[in-house]
Amino acid sequence: MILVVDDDNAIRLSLKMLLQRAGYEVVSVAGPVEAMDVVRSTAPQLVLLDMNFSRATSGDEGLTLLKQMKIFRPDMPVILMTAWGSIPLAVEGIHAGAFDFITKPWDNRNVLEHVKAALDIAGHNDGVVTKEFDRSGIIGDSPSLNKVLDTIRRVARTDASVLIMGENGTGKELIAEAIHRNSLRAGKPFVKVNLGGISQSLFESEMFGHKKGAFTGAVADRTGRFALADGGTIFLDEIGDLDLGSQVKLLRVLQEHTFEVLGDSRPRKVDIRVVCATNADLNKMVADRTFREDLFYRINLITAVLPALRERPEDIPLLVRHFADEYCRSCRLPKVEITSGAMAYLASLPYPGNIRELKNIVERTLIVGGTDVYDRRHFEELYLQLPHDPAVQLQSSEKLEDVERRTIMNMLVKHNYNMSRTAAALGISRQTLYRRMDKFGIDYEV
Ligand SMILES: Nc1ncnc2c1ncn2[C@@H]1O[C@H](COP(=O)(O)OP(=O)(O)OP(=O)(O)O)[C@@H](O)[C@H]1O
Repeated sequence: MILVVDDDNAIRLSLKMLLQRAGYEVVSVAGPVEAMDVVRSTAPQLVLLDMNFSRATSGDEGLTLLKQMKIFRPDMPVILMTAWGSIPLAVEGIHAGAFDFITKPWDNRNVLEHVKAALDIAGHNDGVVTKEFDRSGIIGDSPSLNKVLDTIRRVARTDASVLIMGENGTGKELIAEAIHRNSLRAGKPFVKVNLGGISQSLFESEMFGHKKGAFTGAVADRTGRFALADGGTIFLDEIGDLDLGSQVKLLRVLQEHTFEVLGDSRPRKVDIRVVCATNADLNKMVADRTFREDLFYRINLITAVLPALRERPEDIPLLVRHFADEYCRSCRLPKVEITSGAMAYLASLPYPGNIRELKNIVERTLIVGGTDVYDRRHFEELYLQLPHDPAVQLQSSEKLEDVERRTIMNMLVKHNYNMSRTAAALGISRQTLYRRMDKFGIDYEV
């Protein structure tokens, strides 16, 4: 089947007729979204792709679409259709993996020759080598999660930039790590930068580094994040929080693969793969002009959208089991049982904080519970005591440790600092209790 992508209705129709008369099966679509749907679901033998969609005359959109197609179907030939005067764009397309290009208006015989040549050559390439994909630590088997994993499995070994979208706590960082782990850069650094935590004034020194004396307060040389990530992957979390000034600076590095350390004007080369994450609606931000369109295209060759936990309740029991087992392992406790009633209850909660919130609930309940079998009542008692403001839920690590420390203290006081009885009441071994007390700096005796 041949796929024709053009936003001009008349062109779609005449190409379709031409190709059908020549005996080919043809599907035609008007835009990038529909085109990718067809490419992902049915693997066309060939694509005829218009490069000049009316919305973005620069050709960026057509080029992006071409690159996306090549990632999903590296062996599928794509013939570009360009208007006269946009030959440089076609050349860029060839560099990005297009088979060939034809210029509009075309000569019918010429089009058919191109099509035949592309199909003949592609016929000699059979399939793609599928590599094993390491998804370790990513729990869940819902169709929506599997779709994300399928996407990143395909893109991991390329250098394509990936934008991971999703609410807080849905596992964006985990996915970014999996992309790196499964890439050819796996042995090189994975550097995470939380752009939400970097002020506009510190952006350059943080990302590019500085020389001693470059500005007041620069008391020593500092290596920037780009240099640290050289050869590997840089993960830019909360990319939607980046102000417009810093966006320009980031774009320059991504386009030119060079940057300058503050206080040293020599440009330095850098080889990085970029993975970004956001919980903001970047499409809307582009429309509102608070996020640069050119940067958006740079970071977003491939988008992976992580579903909220409430949209994949079938993953909840698997996650609960995983977090409970992980907790028991870390405390060297035997595995605990979680009843089906408890699972049903946990599957019914709203989870504004997504997987991070679920993990929190499971761990807290096990810390406080100190039993072998957990049913609905255990989780319900604890859940009802929790503050249900998602902002509070997200501060997981400190809060969890606070609860743990307080629980241990309470039990020690209650059992008069008798270690055996306190450990038994907490459902942990004496050694674990000692370790926890050391960790929290709690004295053995008072
Ligand atoms: N599919 C999963 N399987 C197991 N654990 C998961 C899964 N998804 C997320 N987690 C766990 O949930 C917590 C939150 O995940 P992560 O930090 O990746 O989310 P995030 O979307 O990057 O959050 P934020 O937007 O707040 O930065 C982590 O402890 C992570 O290990």
